[in-house]
Amino acid sequence: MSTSTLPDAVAVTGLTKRYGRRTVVDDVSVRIPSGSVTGLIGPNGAGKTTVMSMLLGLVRPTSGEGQVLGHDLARPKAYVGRVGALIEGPAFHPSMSGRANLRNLVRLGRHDPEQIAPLLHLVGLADRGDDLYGAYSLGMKQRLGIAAALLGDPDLVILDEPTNGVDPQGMRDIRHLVRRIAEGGRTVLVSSHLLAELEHVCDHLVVIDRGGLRYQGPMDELPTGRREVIRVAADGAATDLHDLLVRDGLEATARGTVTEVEIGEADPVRLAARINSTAHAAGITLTELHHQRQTLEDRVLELVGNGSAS
Ligand SMILES: Nc1ncnc2c1ncn2[C@@H]1O[C@H](COP(=O)(O)OP(=O)(O)OP(=O)(O)O)[C@@H](O)[C@H]1O
Repeated sequence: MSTSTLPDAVAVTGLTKRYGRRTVVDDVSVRIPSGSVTGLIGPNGAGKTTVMSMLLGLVRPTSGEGQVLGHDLARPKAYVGRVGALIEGPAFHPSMSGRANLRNLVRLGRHDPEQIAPLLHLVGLADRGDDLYGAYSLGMKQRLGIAAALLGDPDLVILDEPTNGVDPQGMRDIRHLVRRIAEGGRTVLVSSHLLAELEHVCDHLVVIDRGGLRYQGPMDELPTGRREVIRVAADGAATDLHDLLVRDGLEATARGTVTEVEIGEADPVRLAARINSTAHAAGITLTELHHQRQTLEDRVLELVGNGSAS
């Protein structure tokens, strides 16, 4: 979890990438606290892979500066050995087993072969390590990719859309895995186009859209833009209910058969009780009365303007 005493794992300013006249990452400044699980959220084409690739030294920034694991972003060779990554899907040999694929990477990276068994165990492939990679489900392939990213025991792990295309059970497995990877103080940067996929995994959030930064900060400080309301309905008496609540001095808006009452600064529980007793006194029986909170996903959709950039 976040430890404020350590320097940030990533601190970059003005990160920009242009391809020709097209700016795909535009003046993005981000900090990723050491030990955090940071979600990089944005719709398709927002620039997530490009940001990650620049941090990994795979794509050269057009401009921008900063540090990754205390080293200059402009000199990735100094730090990439301490960064593990799964980016744009894992690339393994389909006719070799998962274990044999990892062995290859161990040889190439001169890592300790003793890591293979514990890593297969960590990613839930202990029993399937000797099956051919080509026979793995998408979730298993992603998990093997995560095991590969962990070879060499990196301090920073960058995972680009690890849950993309994976079924709900597979997503749950990957979410648990991400949490476990972060145990013991590692920093994890994980991207997704859906916050809901990462909401319960991340403690820090970076939201980008069309190449620009929309939010960064602790998950629980994501700004609330939209109002919260109490939704009320009364079968066959929608207009009467709405008019009654307006007469009672409430800020009520009719939405089809439902009336939404602004909560504002009021206590939602007391307001709900007041609505209930007002309706009851007027002989109207409520068929729905609930406090509608904005989900984190709603908040992010507001930040990114509800749109895909691709
Ligand atoms: N090598 C390249 N040359 C030109 N344009 C590129 C290149 N790489 C990426 N882009 C463009 O940059 C934009 C951002 O792409 P990027 O892959 O970083 O987005 P993303 O948020 O990861 O999207 P997705 O969720 O679809 O993977 C896209 O419009 C993409 O077409």
